[in-house]
Amino acid sequence: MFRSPQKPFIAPSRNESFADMIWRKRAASASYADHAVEELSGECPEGLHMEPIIKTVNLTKSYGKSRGIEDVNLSVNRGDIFGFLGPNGAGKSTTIRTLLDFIRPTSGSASIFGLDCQKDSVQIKKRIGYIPGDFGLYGNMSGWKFLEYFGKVRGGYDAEDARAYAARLDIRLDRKMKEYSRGMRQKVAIIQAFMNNPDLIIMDEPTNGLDPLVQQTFMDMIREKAAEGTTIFMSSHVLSDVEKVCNRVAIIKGGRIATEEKVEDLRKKAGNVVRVKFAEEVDPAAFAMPGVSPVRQNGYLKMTVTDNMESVLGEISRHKVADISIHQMTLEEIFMHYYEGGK
Ligand SMILES: Nc1ncnc2c1ncn2[C@@H]1O[C@H](COP(=O)(O)OP(=O)(O)OP(=O)(O)O)[C@@H](O)[C@H]1O
Repeated sequence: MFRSPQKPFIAPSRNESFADMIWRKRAASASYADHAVEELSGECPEGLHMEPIIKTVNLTKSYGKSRGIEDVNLSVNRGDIFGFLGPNGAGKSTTIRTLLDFIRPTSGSASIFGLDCQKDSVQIKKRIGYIPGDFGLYGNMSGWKFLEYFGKVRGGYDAEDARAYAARLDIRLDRKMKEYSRGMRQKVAIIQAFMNNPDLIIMDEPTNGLDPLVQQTFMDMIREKAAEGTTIFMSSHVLSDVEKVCNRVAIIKGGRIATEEKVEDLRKKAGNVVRVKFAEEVDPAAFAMPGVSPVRQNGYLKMTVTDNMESVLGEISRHKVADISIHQMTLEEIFMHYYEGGK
């Protein structure tokens, strides 16, 4: 397993948040104790994971007539693997580009590491790794030259780390960027973002173009980085990616945040999906009650039920049933519920 020479790799346990694990391991590790004391300045451990790494307050970007983002409030904590989800055109890239000061907000504010994203953007960028949607430029540079170039711009990188990541992602770095396929360019972009031990990695749709095997390796790399103390912020509309690695998510829809929660809390609040096939004609309106959204689907009535389960079962029992199943909503079903406008 790949390990950064500077920081120990510590696997997270299943029931522990990454932030809590980082604190536990840092506190237990002599090599991190001084660092932790410096950071905490005498505050309690809870202070460590309450201090946001990324914070936006009513962040708004309007592109003239077209909507960008409106009143986006986000808070990403140290050690989070934060998934930023939303359908096409929801405002994910606009938020990320504003955080990185590639575009200026119309109103509101954004900070990273407590520094202002506009005024202190140079200082901030030295401490972060960034994977954009696609690297289209730098065609004649070899992969290696490209990494050297970005390493120098950021003021230092670990060449050994870069080589180790390249081996792990199975990519040769002696070819020109313009000769790489989409997926190969994405691998170089990943190495570029991970190689200088950043405090924060921001990624815009990072699994685009990666085959399933490489995606698996990449997910391992994300978990390892987070276990070393790096905060991860990734946009995606691949729900399974988020389900695999993220401990917190925000869902953006129509330029506004629909929800921001711990993944485990989202699951707890999720409710159930009831699929029932009646042996007689039943009007879905019979199930129109708070917390229940019935839709017809292939001869079945499918209901997401977040409240009034007893009444739903009571109503079902009044009819002749041919088939029925009830399961807890999967994360994918929860996301679709939000994407489609449910709360
Ligand atoms: N340069 C621009 N000029 C005008 N409108 C823009 C511009 N960039 C984005 N928008 C608009 O802002 C909104 C948010 O777009 P954005 O690219 O942030 O969405 P996204 O969530 O990243 O989408 P996708 O998943 O498709 O990449 C959309 O309505 C889009 O049309």
